[in-house]
Amino acid sequence: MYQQVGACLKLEGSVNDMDRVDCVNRFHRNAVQVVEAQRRIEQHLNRLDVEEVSLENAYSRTLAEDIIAPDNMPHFRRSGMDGFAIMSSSTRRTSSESPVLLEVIDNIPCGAQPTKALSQRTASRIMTGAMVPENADAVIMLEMTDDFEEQGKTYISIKKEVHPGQNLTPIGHEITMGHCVLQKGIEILAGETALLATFGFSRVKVYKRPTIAIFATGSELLPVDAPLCAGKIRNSNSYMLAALIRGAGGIPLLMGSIPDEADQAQTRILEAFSVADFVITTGGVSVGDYDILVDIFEKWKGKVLFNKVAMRPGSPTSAGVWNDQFLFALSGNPGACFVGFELFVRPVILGMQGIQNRYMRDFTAFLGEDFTKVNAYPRYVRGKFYVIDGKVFVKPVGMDQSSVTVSIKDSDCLIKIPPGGKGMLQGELVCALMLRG
Ligand SMILES: Nc1nc2c(c(=O)[nH]1)N[C@H]1C(S)=C(S)[C@@H](COP(=O)(O)OP(=O)(O)OC[C@H]3O[C@@H](n4cnc5c(N)ncnc54)[C@H](O)[C@@H]3O)O[C@H]1N2
Ligand code: MOO
Ligand SMILES: [Mg+2]
Repeated sequence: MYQQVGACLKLEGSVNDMDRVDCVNRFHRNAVQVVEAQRRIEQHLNRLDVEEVSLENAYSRTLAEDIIAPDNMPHFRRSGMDGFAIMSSSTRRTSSESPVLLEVIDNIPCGAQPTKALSQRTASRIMTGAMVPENADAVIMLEMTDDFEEQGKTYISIKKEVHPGQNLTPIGHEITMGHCVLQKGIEILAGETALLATFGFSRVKVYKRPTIAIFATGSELLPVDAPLCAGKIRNSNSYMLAALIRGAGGIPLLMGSIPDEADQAQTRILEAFSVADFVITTGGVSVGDYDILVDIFEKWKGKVLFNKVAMRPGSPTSAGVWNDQFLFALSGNPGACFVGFELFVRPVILGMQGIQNRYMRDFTAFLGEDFTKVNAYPRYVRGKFYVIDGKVFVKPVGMDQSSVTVSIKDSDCLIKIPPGGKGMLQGELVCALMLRG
C-alpha cells in the first residue's frame, strides 16, 4: 500500500483519494496555542440529552434540572436531644436551691406524633429526632434532670433555667419549602444524594454520559494478554484512556489497535462515529513514515480544528470534527497522550455532561527544584504539590519525557513551565494545573 518517496509516503488507490505526496503539511504544521485549541474545540461542543436514572445510580452524574424543595427541612419541630419537652417559661427563676417539679405526661419516640398538650407543670419525655409537642418551646437533656415516682406518677426536677428554643430544631431550619436546593449542572455526590433522598426524589434527571471509541494505532502494539516479543509493546494507552474516560464520567469503548495502514484506520474510525459520540486515537500523529493519522487529517473531509499545538509533551496532537462529532488524535507517547487527554478531551467529556467547570483548576506555587530544560513551547510537567509552613510547592515527579509512562501515576498536577529562557529555578513562582484523577 505504501511507496517510499524520499522522506515521504504515497498511499495508493486509497478510499480517501490520497494519491498525492504532501510533505509540506506533514512537516510544516502550524502550532496553535493551547487556549486557542481549546477555543476551537468549544465551538463544536454540544451538551448531550437528558435521561432519568434511579437515585442509587445517580452518583457522579450531572443534574439536569433544578431541584426545588417540595417541603421544609425539617418539616416538623425536632428534638435535638434525648430529654424532656417543656415550656421554657416553667423553669423561670429555677435554681439548685429552688428546683421546679414537672409531671411527665407522655413518652414520644421518633416517628410518633405527640397528642398531649403541655402546661407549665408538665413535661413529655422525648427522644432525639422526635416531633416536639405543639406548645413546648424547649427540650432539656435527660442528664440535666432528676426523676422520681410518686403515687404512680413520674416527676422530673429541673435546677436550671431553660431558654426558649434550646435543643429544638425549628421547621425549615436547613431549607425552606420552595427554595432551590440543587442547581442544574452540579455533580451528584454524597451530600447531593442525601438531599435528593430527603426530598423524595427516587429518580433524577441527569445528562447522558458520552460514549467514546478508543483506537490505538501502531503495528508494534500487542494485546494486553499477549506475551512480549522483540520490538513489540503492549497497548497500554487504550487502557489508560479508558480509565481517564471513566474518571470523567464517560463510557469507553475499547476498539483495539489498528495497524499502520491509513485506509483501514480511516474506515474503522468513520464506522466508530455511528456507535460512539466521538473518537479518540492514540499514536501516529507525528512526522514518521507510519504516522497514519497525519495522512487521514490531510485528507479529512470534515473540519480540521488543529494539527499541532504549541506545547510539550504532545505537540503533534490533532483534532477534527466529522458531522459534529470529534476526532481527537492524541500522541502515542504515553506522557503526551495523558496530557493531551487532560487538556482537550476531559473538558469535552465534562462539557457534554453539562458541567460548567470543565477545565483544570490552576494555582500558583513555588517550584520545589530547578527545571532547566529549555523549551520552545510551554511545557506541562507531571508534578506533585505539597505544603510547607503554609506555602504551596510543586515538584516534578521524576522522569518527565513524553515516552515515559511510570511517572503518570505519581502526578497530581501539571506544572506549566513557560517557553524560552533557561527554564525555571527552585523558589520561583509557577502556575500549575490540578489533575482530577
Ligand atoms: N523526527 C521527528 N520525530 C518525532 C517528532 C518530530 O517532531 N520529529 N515528534 C516527537 C513527538 S514530540 C512526539 S509526541 C512523538 C509522537 O509520536 P506519535 O504520536 O506519532 O506516536 P507513535 O509514533 O505511534 O508512537 C510513539 C511512541 O509511543 C508508543 N505508543 C504508541 N501507541 C501506544 C500505545 N497504545 N500504548 C503504549 N505505547 C504506545 C510507540 O510504541 C512509540 O514508542 O513523536 C516524536 N517523534
Ligand atoms: O510533543 Mo512530544 O510529546 O514532546 O514527545
Ligand atoms: Mg510517530
